[in-house]
Amino acid sequence: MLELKNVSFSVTEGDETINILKNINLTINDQCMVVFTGPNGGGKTTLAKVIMGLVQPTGGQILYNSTDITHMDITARAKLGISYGFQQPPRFKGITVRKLLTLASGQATLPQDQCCQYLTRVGLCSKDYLDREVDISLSGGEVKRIEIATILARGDGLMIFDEPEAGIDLWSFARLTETFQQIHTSHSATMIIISHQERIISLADQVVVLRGGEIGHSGTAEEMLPKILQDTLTGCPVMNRGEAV
Ligand SMILES: Nc1ncnc2c1ncn2[C@@H]1O[C@H](COP(=O)(O)OP(=O)(O)OP(=O)(O)O)[C@@H](O)[C@H]1O
Repeated sequence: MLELKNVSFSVTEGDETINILKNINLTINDQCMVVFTGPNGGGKTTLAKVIMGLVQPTGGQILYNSTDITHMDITARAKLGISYGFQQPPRFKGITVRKLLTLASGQATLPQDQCCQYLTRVGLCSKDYLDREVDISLSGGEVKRIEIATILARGDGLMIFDEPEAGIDLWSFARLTETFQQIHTSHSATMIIISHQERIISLADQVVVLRGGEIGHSGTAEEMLPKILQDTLTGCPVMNRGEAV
């Protein structure tokens, strides 16, 4: 279980303090799929980075399976089984896709058929990619899918995906949502997915709308999706204004 208690994150610019996350309280149960959504700049990526340890909160406490991880760095959190896929993944010149998947799996060698399975689950044809370097020759969508495959290879208890749909074509997106659904129904991991996609939101156990650094609304997909869709259609976003929905 992941518990966020009054988590805040502020930065100081000159004389001004900017409150990016404001007293976030959230509990995520094991094997649940939670989607963070909401308007641009609402604080979703910052919250994901705070959970992963890429950003240190300026207030509050984070517990993972009852362990206080608030001041642990990213390596310590990774050892506890938390992984994060960047919105814009880094590239690794000189490292092949096969090597990257092997490193992610934590094994000395990863059988070819297993590498292939991870790549297939993100819609990539493995024979075209296994021996390619994860460098600038790969497209943005390819790097994104390879990074998601490395998270699958890690097989962590808590997987955080930051806009997995970004830059991914419709066909691969369909394959990817199927993969999220499989992870969810097999109860093999807890997932936090930052997404604006109706298809992904509809799979969630819990949808959390972040706006202005706060949790504006939270509920099941059945409760939240009609409200989010209504909100986007009216052109007068209730979510942005933070009124009760
Ligand atoms: N280190 C920082 N210094 C100043 N402002 C920051 C910093 N980190 C984040 N912000 C600001 O905090 C706000 C929240 O950013 P964040 O990336 O978490 O939003 P988001 O909800 O993920 O947005 P998007 O949907 O566009 O990806 C933004 O206005 C961003 O510019």
